[in-house]
Amino acid sequence: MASSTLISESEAWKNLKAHVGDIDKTHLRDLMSDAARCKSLMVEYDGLLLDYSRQRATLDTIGKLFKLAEAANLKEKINRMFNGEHINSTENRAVLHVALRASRDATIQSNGKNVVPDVWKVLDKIQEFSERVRNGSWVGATGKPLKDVVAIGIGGSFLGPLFVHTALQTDPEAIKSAEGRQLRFLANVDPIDVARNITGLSPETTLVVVVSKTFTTAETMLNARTLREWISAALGPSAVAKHMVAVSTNLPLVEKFGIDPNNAFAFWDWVGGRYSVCSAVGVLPLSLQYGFSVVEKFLKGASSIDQHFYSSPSEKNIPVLLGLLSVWNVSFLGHAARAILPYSQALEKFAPHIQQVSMESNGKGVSIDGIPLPYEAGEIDFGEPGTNGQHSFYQLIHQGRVIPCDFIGVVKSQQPVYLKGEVVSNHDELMSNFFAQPDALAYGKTPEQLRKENVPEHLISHKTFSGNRPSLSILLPSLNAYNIGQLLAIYEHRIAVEGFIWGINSFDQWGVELGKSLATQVRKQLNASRTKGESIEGFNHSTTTLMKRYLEASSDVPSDLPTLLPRI
Ligand SMILES: O=P(O)(O)OC[C@H]1O[C@H](O)[C@H](O)[C@@H](O)[C@@H]1O
Repeated sequence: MASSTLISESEAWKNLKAHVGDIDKTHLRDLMSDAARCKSLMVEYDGLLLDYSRQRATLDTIGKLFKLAEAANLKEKINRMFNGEHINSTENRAVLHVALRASRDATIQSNGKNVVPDVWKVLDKIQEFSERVRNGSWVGATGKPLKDVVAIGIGGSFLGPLFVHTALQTDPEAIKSAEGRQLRFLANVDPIDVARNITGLSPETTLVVVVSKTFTTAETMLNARTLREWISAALGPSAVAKHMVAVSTNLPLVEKFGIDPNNAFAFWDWVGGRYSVCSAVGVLPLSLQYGFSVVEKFLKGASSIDQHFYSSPSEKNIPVLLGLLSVWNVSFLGHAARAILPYSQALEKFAPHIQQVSMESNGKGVSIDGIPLPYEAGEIDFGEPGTNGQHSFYQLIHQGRVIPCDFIGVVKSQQPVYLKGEVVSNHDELMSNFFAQPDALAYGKTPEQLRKENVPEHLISHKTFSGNRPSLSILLPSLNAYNIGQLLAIYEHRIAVEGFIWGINSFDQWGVELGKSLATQVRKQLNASRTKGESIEGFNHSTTTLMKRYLEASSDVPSDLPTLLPRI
């Protein structure tokens, strides 16, 4: 297929469109009774099990999806990614986050150069630095060891590291290595987030890591200046060298900010922000908290999935299967949303991270060649850990709109509890729900079943569950650093597969620019109005009214920032 042709013009796409009518005649209740089908719709790899038998799909559907993958040149696109070609064409960049977790002896080329040695140079530097901080040989300005870390960053410089940190926090090995240490994340420019994050910390024992790919993000830079002020006010300006380090691709700006370039940890333009958790963006703060050896296991887990993604045939390829099923659900069955439902509290920040990876990657309206898409692409991702979500939004998923669900379960709990006299362990109780919910969605409950249970006639329609609601289940053997890396990479690649099929550029994010530039105009106006009393010009009636109200009612806000922050 020529690159400027839309995938919707392919025979494979049209065949799938026509096939929707066949699937509409089926019900998951019947599909699930076909044991051979169910057996075929399961894949295992490296301790993981994917069960996609509860998708509204037959073996014929899957075959047609593989044909779609061929029509979209999926394999070729995956190869181009791994080969370092500039597949992010609107920014003329390679997309090589897989190189961030490649083994030391691997070769991955970008612009004719093997990037793996550069990756390991930074990883070695992180290992060395984090060990010095952790063992107390790197001390703060007053000679005290730095036991607490505040990582400042937003978007891709925040969500991935927060997800991994939250997932590791209750892992026994990680707990041991984090003893006596704290890791916090300051993301929002809302000064409340500053206040929350420095409460209980002393500048004397705190290391601030400024994480920004561009080192120009307004929120991150203001937060960085705020914490620089917090450190300087307490310990003098020279303390900044000992208490602030940076992660960025823009080392000149790091230096300009006043951070010693020796204390800067680099990454590269071929790492997209939302794909950067395996670069110094995640590895530095996480190594400071848990030690490099724990974080290395996380990288190895991700690398295992990279190899699987690169070399497994489609029928056995977990990210490929997941990506194709997402395309099926979104573009053919018309399900715009996807719920990410980990039955693990440790994964509470997984859905927010995937929300950015998925929605910023695939929330596009034109093809990679700039042609408006005549079909739906992108997914609305949301989610909460089970069972909490069950007591919140599952009502809509069971009886309201159809939302394909990802159920993610863990065999061995990080924190097992089994009380004497209880029927099951606490983890079994949690997992009972993980096993039950997909069937409740698939099978539903018919009026006939309800009548047999003597449900009064006026309640029959209210208590009926239509069923036929798709889900898939991913079972992880445990939730250690390695498994967390696996899970991350599965979703990263799944999202890339979706974009490759839809024929979009999943690696740019022009849609975030307009709001940023409008905020610049507002910032200028706020400054002019506050400092020179200038009237509001150039905004519409709505914005002018709102800004006027805001300026008038907040004219007495004190400007002496440090006194507003909580006293330590
Ligand atoms: O890492 P930074 O350059 O500070 O960027 C932080 C974030 O801001 C941008 O607006 C992008 O939408 C994100 O993809 C990015 O992760």
